[in-house]
Amino acid sequence: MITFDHVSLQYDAKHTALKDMSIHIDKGEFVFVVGPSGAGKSTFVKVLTHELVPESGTVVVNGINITKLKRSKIPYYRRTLGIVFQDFRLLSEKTVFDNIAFVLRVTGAKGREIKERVNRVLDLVGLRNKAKELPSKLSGGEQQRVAIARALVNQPILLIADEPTGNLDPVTSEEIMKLFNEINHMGTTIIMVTHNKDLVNAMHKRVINIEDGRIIADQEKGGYHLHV
Ligand SMILES: Nc1ncnc2c1ncn2[C@@H]1O[C@H](COP(=O)(O)OP(=O)(O)OP(=O)(O)O)[C@@H](O)[C@H]1O
Repeated sequence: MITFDHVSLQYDAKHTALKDMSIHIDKGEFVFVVGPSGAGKSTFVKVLTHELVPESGTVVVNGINITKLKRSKIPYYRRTLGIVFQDFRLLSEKTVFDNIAFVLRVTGAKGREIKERVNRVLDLVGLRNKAKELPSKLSGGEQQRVAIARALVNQPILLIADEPTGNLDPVTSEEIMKLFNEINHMGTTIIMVTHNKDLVNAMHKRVINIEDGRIIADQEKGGYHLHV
């Protein structure tokens, strides 16, 4: 599903963010990526989303070598991913429904199909009753659920979440994590960057530990252990 083969990425002479990184992640896995600040976690995500292209090595996602992706193919590649951020990134002037429908309209989907698909993901995240609200009327946890629904509406093969519980209280974070777990059980591969030690320890999933641009630990059913 995802293979990094000897991937290195340097921002400038002083900052090498990924150093000869090799890793394989199978379809259907749920993987936490942990590590101290500045370790290279966001850079790892940006390589996956093709915001950054490494100098050396190859990255293959779902059979596509994204280090060799033609510019014209990038939007199609991105549509196979769902991405969730710490700060939700919802459009404040659009309703919950339209925030999700927006990504379908861009791809030319028609009214009836849009309605069906948006309602399906709203049911999944438990927010059908909030479809007509603006994001500002929702709690942080609800806004993150909308962002997750938006990430799922194109039926991505891979869901990437960069610190998705960073702005949420512990109880809400736990609920959001349960939702990710359900999504994973339905077959979507999930890669989640997080500093949330308690959640990582509670979930017993694979944990990839990055430090100084390298993978220093990779454990099945692992816990959150940073080397200090
Ligand atoms: N645009 C940039 N230009 C130069 N160096 C950068 C840039 N972005 C990140 N870096 C450097 O690359 C390294 C990895 O950064 P990255 O953002 O991937 O870390 P991170 O593990 O996501 O950190 P955090 O947990 O704080 O978000 C750091 O040394 C950082 O200073």
